[in-house]
Amino acid sequence: MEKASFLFSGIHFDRKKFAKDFTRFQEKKEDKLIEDSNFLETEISEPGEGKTSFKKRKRKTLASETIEGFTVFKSSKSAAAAAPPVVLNEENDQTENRLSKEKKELYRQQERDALSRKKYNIHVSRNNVATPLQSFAELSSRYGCEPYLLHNMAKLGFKEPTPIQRQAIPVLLSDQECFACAPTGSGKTMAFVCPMLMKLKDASTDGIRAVILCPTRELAVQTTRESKKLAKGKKFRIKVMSRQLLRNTDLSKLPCDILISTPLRLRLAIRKKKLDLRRVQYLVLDESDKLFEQGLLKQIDSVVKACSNPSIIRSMFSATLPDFVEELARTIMHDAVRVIVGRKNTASESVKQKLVFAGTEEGKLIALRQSFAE
Ligand SMILES: Nc1ncnc2c1ncn2[C@@H]1O[C@H](COP(=O)(O)OP(=O)(O)OP(=O)(O)O)[C@@H](O)[C@H]1O
Repeated sequence: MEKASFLFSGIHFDRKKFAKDFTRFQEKKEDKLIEDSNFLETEISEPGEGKTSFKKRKRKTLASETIEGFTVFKSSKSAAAAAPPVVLNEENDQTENRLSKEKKELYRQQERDALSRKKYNIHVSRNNVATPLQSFAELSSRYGCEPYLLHNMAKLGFKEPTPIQRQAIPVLLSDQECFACAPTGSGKTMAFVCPMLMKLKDASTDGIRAVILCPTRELAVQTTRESKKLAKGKKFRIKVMSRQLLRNTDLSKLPCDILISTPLRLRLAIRKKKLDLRRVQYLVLDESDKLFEQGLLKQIDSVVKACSNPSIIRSMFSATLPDFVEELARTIMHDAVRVIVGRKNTASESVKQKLVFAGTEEGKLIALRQSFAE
């Protein structure tokens, strides 16, 4: 099961593309081999779902996926349906002429937001989520972003925000917790580092104010590097929890604004080296699907507990959002906005998919071997 979730993590089989083959396959239902074989279902199932049948998957999707973006305003009628209940009642009770200017503007804004989300394939889990960014310039006009950050982005060649950045950045800047899911390589790092730098404003000697947890040391080093590039021109102290740092006897006065670490090292630092995380204002769990899969729950739990600031903003970012991760996320963040770009369990649009009729278990192995050889 574990292995399967690693292998298939994030891959969703494109049933539309292979619809013709699927029909042919179903026509031969009486064929015992096909009836008995579950290989097809196993191949297309998402992580953690095991051998769910097509029918079951379809029902589940209908029942559970009430993401705003999926039913985004297709007509003005559905636009009204998507508005929050309070606004709806008001609309029923009053004629449009009596609606105040602000309310009309709110409707328009919600409609613009929904269209923008539709355009970028962004899905959010509820109403009244911060307006997606149209450009990086809005970071300055809407949120007072300092020029150094925009300058650094421009230097890095970032011309416009990626879909996850369009939505996750405003959510975090509005002090809402979020768990975000977007394909690999879609700019998630910048989606959480940018609002973090904006909120921290300047370097301070108040102790650690932000923590980023990564599943591996390599990723922690890479995230540190990316963060430093974005913070250039400011005196932020951005540190990775290295073995050398861990050797220090007392970390209670570590001069650091943003600390990036794996859960294991951070837990060690908290327990043995008196690392103080009580002032942490931002906690990010990067690649949270992998963090939770690796059985690091105990370590994550102790880090979450050590970050005891009541006004902390937590967020999770990953390429896939299996149900078990979402359930765990909900135990940490009760009121978080869910932001999904594309489909929630699609790791990358660029993953090539192929449907092979194998028939028997043995045939499956042969087909697999052939695939690898190719
Ligand atoms: N707005 C942008 N425009 C152009 N390039 C960007 C933008 N934001 C980030 N990038 C670049 O895209 C690349 C991938 O970004 P990043 O590593 O953050 O993706 P990711 O979603 O975190 O991927 P992974 O799931 O592998 O961690 C990086 O080289 C980054 O510098």
